[in-house]
Amino acid sequence: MASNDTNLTTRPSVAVHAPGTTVSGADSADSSVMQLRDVSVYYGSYEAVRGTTMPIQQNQVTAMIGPSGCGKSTVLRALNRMNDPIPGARVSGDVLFHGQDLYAKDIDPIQVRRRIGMVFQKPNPFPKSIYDNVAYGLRINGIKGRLDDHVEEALTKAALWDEVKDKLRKSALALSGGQQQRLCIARTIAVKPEVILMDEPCSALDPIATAKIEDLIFELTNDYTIVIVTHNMQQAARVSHYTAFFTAEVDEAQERHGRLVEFSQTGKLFTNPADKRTEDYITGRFG
Ligand SMILES: Nc1ncnc2c1ncn2[C@@H]1O[C@H](COP(=O)(O)OP(=O)(O)OP(=O)(O)O)[C@@H](O)[C@H]1O
Repeated sequence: MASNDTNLTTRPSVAVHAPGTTVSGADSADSSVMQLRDVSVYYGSYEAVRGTTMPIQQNQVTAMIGPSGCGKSTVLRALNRMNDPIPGARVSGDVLFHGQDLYAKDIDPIQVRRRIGMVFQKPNPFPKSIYDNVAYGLRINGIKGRLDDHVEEALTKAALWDEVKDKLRKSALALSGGQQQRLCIARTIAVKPEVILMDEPCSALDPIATAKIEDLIFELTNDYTIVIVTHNMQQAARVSHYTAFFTAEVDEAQERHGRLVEFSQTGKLFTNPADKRTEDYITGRFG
């Protein structure tokens, strides 16, 4: 794998001010860490998502909502090149991170995924100790300094330290589902990403564990930018600052394509949506 010399390996210390987005309802005072510009994602010849343009604002939570199959996960995975290993998967348009095209030839996808981490639907800890789960990414990324301190810091930020500090050498698989998900968040945080992508992180959890993760998501925005896919509109309303509503349009050939309908501040999208399709969806008339 070719390494790269881009600023993907250094964490900028200041907010990047990008030009305003063309998406209706977005803020004019834009402070985005990422920008999608006319992004389409294909699986072979099938265009799963068409022409998505939206910003991802720094230190904010952006939720992606919409009916099943509208392309939320596809867009989420395009943000850190997680679709790359899928045969035939292809992205057109620009996915910009601090203004840099993540799909440019000289960009190392491994570095992209380090700076833009991912937490999955089902907690997926390694069959290793709690400590080794968190230390894993640090070791393979050659992160220097005291490993113990980094592990403690990541577990603290993931609101898990107090529950596990006396059993760090025990198997991660012995933790509850909610604890496992917070461990996966700690594992992601440990390598110091800037953006954390979450694909329905609470869908396998009970309401109490879900509430803990939602509180944590809010806390994490002190240090990170978060993009979350959720089926749960209440969850999007509770945890996010911005919401993107996607739907699936059917074309003349009866093929479905995901489309971004509306991107806006969450409060506005849920109380005063600009598009009738958004209104129908959030009021339960569709989807
Ligand atoms: N690996 C793949 N190969 C081919 N088509 C795919 C692949 N992954 C997703 N798709 C298709 O792309 C479209 C968008 O799927 P995606 O999973 O992104 O939607 P979603 O909105 O996240 O759905 P859900 O809410 O059900 O998870 C769907 O038509 C799906 O069948």
